[in-house]
Amino acid sequence: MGKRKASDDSVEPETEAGTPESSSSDRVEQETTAGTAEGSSQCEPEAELEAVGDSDWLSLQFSKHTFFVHPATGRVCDAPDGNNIGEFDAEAGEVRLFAVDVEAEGAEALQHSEEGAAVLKSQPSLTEAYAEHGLLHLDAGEQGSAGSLLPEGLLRTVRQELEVLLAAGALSPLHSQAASTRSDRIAYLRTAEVSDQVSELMDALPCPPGCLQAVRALEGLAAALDQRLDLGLLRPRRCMVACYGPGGFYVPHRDNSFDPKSGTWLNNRSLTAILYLNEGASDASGASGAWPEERGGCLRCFLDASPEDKRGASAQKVVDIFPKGGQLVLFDSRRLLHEVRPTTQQRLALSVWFVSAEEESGQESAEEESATST
Ligand SMILES: O=C(O)CCC(=O)C(=O)O
Ligand SMILES: [Fe+2]
Repeated sequence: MGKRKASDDSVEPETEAGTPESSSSDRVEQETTAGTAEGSSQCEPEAELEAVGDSDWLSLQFSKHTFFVHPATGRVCDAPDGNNIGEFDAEAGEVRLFAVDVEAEGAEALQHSEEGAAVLKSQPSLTEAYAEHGLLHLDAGEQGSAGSLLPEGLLRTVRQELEVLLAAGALSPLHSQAASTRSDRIAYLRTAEVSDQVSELMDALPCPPGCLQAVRALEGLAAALDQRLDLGLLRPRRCMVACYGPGGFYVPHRDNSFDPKSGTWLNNRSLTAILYLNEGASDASGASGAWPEERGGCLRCFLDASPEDKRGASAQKVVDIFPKGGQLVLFDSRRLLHEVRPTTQQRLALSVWFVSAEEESGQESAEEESATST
């Protein structure tokens, strides 16, 4: 009851047709090239299988990774007789790797920061808003808000780093959702050391220094929130940068949700933090008007929508947050239904998902279960 499922699929999106898109597969193949960090395709059949000595194990070379397959039992391990990391479907001739919740795996304690604590201290209403509605929004450049959390010039640096990644073709549309669900291009950036083999599969890119500094600032704010509300947050090993081109959108979804069928959460995400990086961010403290509303592209938040509502019709209030550079949004990954409205211009953001690894209590799980049954 309430056991979390290890899954790299992160959201509970709904397709345009209103059918929840499957994100609940226990087994996914995680592609290993930069372009497909969150892919869920199968191992290419032409990957080379080779006998390992005179044992019953075959080694499988796939991209830069080596797996060990035991055809008689269907086991796929990180070494002959090692840890199970997948299964071999002899009939289909496919190797399927077990999904890993890469944000939760190896997550560490959050680091506190004076800046994060000062921001929440100076604006207690932010903590109250999060506790009440699961949404905290720090406007860009205002006294005691995002401006005091992010050192001057940092937004410009982060945006430049992202533009370099974009120009290098490092962002890819090959996340695990369909094009009818979301149309951004993304890359994952490693924000902590990754040592074990399964994590290696997530293939996040090295995090440029400005992005890392911004992530640390978000961590400091998350830590301050955690201290006040006891959210049990951990710091994940990666962040995501995303670029929505003109026409880009992401349909209403939650970043985590309870799957009544399996009795598990889809992932370990607990708190979503997004920093917008759009042009104008570093203009004289990110003055208003840097993202005119006619551009579209807002983050639409459906406050207090009922857990089974996947469209937002039951929302008590709808809040649109325009992605002016330097805006910071933190929300409850399990609770807040949100969408990215179609944008007319390129829209850049950096996101971090803070995980919490604790098991749910039976009570909470039961409530979620009944609430999300469809
Ligand atoms: O960029 C945004 O405003 C939100 C994106 C989002 O919802 C997501 O990546 O899950
Ligand atoms: Fe989201």
